[in-house]
Amino acid sequence: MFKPQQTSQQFAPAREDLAVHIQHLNYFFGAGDLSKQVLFDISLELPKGQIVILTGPSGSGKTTLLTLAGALRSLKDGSLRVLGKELVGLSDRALVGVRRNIGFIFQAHNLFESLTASQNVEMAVELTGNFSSKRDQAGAMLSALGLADRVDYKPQSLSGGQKQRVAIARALVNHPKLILADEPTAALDKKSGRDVVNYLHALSREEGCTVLMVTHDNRILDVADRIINLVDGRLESDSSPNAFIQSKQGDPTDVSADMFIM
Ligand SMILES: Nc1ncnc2c1ncn2[C@@H]1O[C@H](COP(=O)(O)OP(=O)(O)OP(=O)(O)O)[C@@H](O)[C@H]1O
Repeated sequence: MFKPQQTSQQFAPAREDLAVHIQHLNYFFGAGDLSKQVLFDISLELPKGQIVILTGPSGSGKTTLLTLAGALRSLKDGSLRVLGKELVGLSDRALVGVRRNIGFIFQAHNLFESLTASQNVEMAVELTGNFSSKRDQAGAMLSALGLADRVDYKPQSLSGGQKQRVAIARALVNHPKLILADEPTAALDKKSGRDVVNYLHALSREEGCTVLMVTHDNRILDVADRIINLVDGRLESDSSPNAFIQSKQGDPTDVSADMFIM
């Protein structure tokens, strides 16, 4: 039985240029005899302003890695610095504080059904204390995502793709320095999906925002600066979109290769 332990390993010092800095990270679900390791010795540097796509087969650990970077789980083994803060060993309360600086775009959009699109986004603005400008900020973000004429609609009157875009507006309205996205375009048609990634691209270029995104959507690979491939909980490759696609096309045994032909 493997026992996760607090490590005395020395890690590289904090770096200003990195939004996320992961060193020798291991992660286990469960405890004791039922403990199952799902991430193995992950080391990864995400510089500020980069868009990084995380891909890999089902069950390879992508969502787990994303939730760890999002301070949504506590962890003990290795080093994981997010926006300058070491998450390993942090209390639950301190993890909540880190989360406030991160924009989450996850598949379950969790909108409040009794509130309009604008009010759902305004709730996020309220967390920053900007009450007087919340309606304007929400309206501007919804407009940027093509929902100017839907600001006063409730979720039940919106399509699945429109609801997803409201959730994205809520994640982005406070201009977070780090955005974590799990299949953000899965529920969107081609144009809406492209609008969303173009917007993320503009945010990263104009505001230096870092984006870590899990996706299987081959239509948006071109937006990435890097593609990281996770297999069985291990980093298998870290390459440019073109190099990644070529490596997949060159491997006739890789069933995922077809997905990545653009
Ligand atoms: N809460 C949990 N408890 C126990 N095991 C879990 C839990 N969540 C995920 N796992 C296991 O951890 C492994 C990694 O899961 P994860 O969801 O991170 O993979 P993934 O690459 O995101 O998969 P997918 O592409 O299907 O979403 C899988 O074997 C999964 O069964």
